[in-house]
Amino acid sequence: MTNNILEIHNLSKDYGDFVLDRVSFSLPRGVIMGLIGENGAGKSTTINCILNEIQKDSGGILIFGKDHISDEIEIKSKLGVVFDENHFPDIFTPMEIGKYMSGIYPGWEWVAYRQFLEKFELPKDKKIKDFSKGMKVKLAFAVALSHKAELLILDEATSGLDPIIRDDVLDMLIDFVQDESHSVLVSSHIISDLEKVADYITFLHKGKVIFGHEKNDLVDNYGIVSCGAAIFDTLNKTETIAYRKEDYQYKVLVKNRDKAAKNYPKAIVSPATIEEIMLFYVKGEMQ
Ligand SMILES: Nc1ncnc2c1ncn2[C@@H]1O[C@H](COP(=O)(O)OP(=O)(O)OP(=O)(O)O)[C@@H](O)[C@H]1O
Repeated sequence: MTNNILEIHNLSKDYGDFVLDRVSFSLPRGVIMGLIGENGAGKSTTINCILNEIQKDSGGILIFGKDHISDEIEIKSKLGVVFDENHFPDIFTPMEIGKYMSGIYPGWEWVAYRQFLEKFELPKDKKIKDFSKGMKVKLAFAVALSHKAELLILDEATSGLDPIIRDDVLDMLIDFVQDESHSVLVSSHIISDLEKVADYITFLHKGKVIFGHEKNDLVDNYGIVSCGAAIFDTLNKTETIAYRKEDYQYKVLVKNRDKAAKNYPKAIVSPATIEEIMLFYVKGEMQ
C-alpha cells in the first residue's frame, strides 16, 4: 500500500486564459507540504480541484488512496480545510457551530474544540457576524483540528492571523504531523512560515509544477553566486539554474553552493532563501 495520503496525477483545468497544466505531485504521510507560487499561479485552482469544489477537466486525484469524487463523503470526514475566507453561517456562535459539526463528523472531539476556543480566545457564545477576519480563521482552525482529520488543506489560511497566533498555528501543524500518519498541504505567500514548517516545497508557476523538493535540500544546498562577467562566463552551465543581471554583477542560482564556492573561489557564494529561489525561477533568465 502506498504511503501517500494524497496523489495527484496530470491534473488539468482549462479556464481559457489560464490552464492548470498536468499538475502532478504526491504528499506522503507525516509530511507538511508548502504549495508556493505567484498570484494566479494556480494554487487555489489545484486545491479546489482536490476538494471537488471545482470540476477538473482531466487527471487523477487520490486522497487516502481513494478517488476524490466517488469517495468524497468518506474522504471529507477525515479532511480538515481552512481558507483565507471561511463561510460559517454568520448568525451562529462557536458553540452552535460545534453542535452542528458534531452531527457531521463522527470523530468530533468536544474537549479539543473547547480547548482551541480557549487557546484562540474566541468567545464561545458570540455571533460569528461580530468576529474579526482573524477570529473567523481561528474558528476554522479550531473546527479543522477537532474532528480527527488526517489531512489538513490550508489555502492562504494563515495570512490574516497576527504573528503570535500564526506562530501558534504553525507549531500546531508541526504537532499535527508528529505521529507520521497525518499530513498538511498548505498554500501560502508567507514563505518564511513555510521555511519554518514545511518538509517539502512544491512550486507552481503559470499553472505548471516547476519543482518539488525537500525543503532541507533547498535551504542546505542551493546558493547564489555573485560574480562579475569574467567568472560568469566560466560557470559550468549544468550546475546553474538561472541568473539575474544587476548593474555591475551577475547573481546566479546554483543547486550546490559548496561546490560552487570550491570551484569559483573568487566569487561570493551565499545561501538562497526559498523566496529568492522562487524569484530566480520566475524572473531570472535560464542559461
Ligand atoms: N472560476 C474561474 N473562472 C475563470 N478563471 C478562473 C476561475 N477561477 C480562477 N481562475 C483563474 O485561474 C488562474 C489561477 O487562479 P488561482 O486562484 O488558482 O491562483 P492562485 O495561485 O491561488 O493565486 P493567489 O495567490 O492570487 O490566490 C487565475 O488566472 C484566475 O483568473
